[in-house]
Amino acid sequence: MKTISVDDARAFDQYTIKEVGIPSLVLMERAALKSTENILSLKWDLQHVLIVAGSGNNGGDGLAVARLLKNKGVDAEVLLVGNPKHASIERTQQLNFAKHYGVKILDPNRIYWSKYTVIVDAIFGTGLSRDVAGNYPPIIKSINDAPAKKFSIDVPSGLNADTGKVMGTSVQADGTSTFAYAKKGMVTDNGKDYCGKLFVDDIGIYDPKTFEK
Ligand SMILES: NC(=O)C1=CN([C@@H]2O[C@H](COP(=O)(O)OP(=O)(O)OC[C@H]3O[C@@H](n4cnc5c(N)ncnc54)[C@H](O)[C@@H]3O)[C@@H](O)[C@H]2O)[C@@H](O)CC1
Ligand SMILES: [K+]
Repeated sequence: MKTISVDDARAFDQYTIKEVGIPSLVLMERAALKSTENILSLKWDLQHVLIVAGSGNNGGDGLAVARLLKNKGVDAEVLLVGNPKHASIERTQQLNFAKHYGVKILDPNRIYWSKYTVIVDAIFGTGLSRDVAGNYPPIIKSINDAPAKKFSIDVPSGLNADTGKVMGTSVQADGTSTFAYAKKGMVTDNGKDYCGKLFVDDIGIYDPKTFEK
């Protein structure tokens, strides 16, 4: 299986958006469609689904998954984490789309973690750049301690996708949807353990070298 570095993943994303001209939001929708398809394919109990969405584009993916699940009649609710002032454009757009379809945005002080049957981890993806700290470790602990099945978007939040090492703490996923290519860290023993069942999704992002004229 072809594996790439986080830097490659981010460079291929930007190449697709800036050079090729496919809008970021289009890639995000494709990422969400594939992730939703993968979650449904696992045949888990979707009675109560919680999406934990960070302030960046990984969070944007998660909000799009929440909307797609809601549109399929799944009771998907969202916990927003991270500094809303740092929210990316696409994540903000996805929040508005989700609200349009009545996706419930929860009060962070009233989360009943044990209620959920599936928790979708959309806190950090390839943007993780340092050890998880601050208010994130308790959230990740609540996710890991919850009885729900866990599904991570792109990278289990807290896993270093280059080395497969845990950056302080990480979500321990039962399934992960990663985009374009598997990241090097995901095929290490530790990485495999944290990703659970790995789906590698073609969302229209490719290594430009494969198209060198
Ligand atoms: N347009 C694109 O580039 C696409 C990006 N995609 C998604 O976007 C993700 C990358 O999004 P972003 O670059 O916004 O970053 P992330 O959404 O991975 O991270 C969010 C933000 O968290 C902050 N952060 C990093 N480490 C932290 C730490 N330890 N503690 C607290 N905050 C921390 C960073 O400022 C980062 O911007 C991918 O993993 C994928 O899920 C996909 O939607 C495909 C298209
Ligand atoms: K994630």
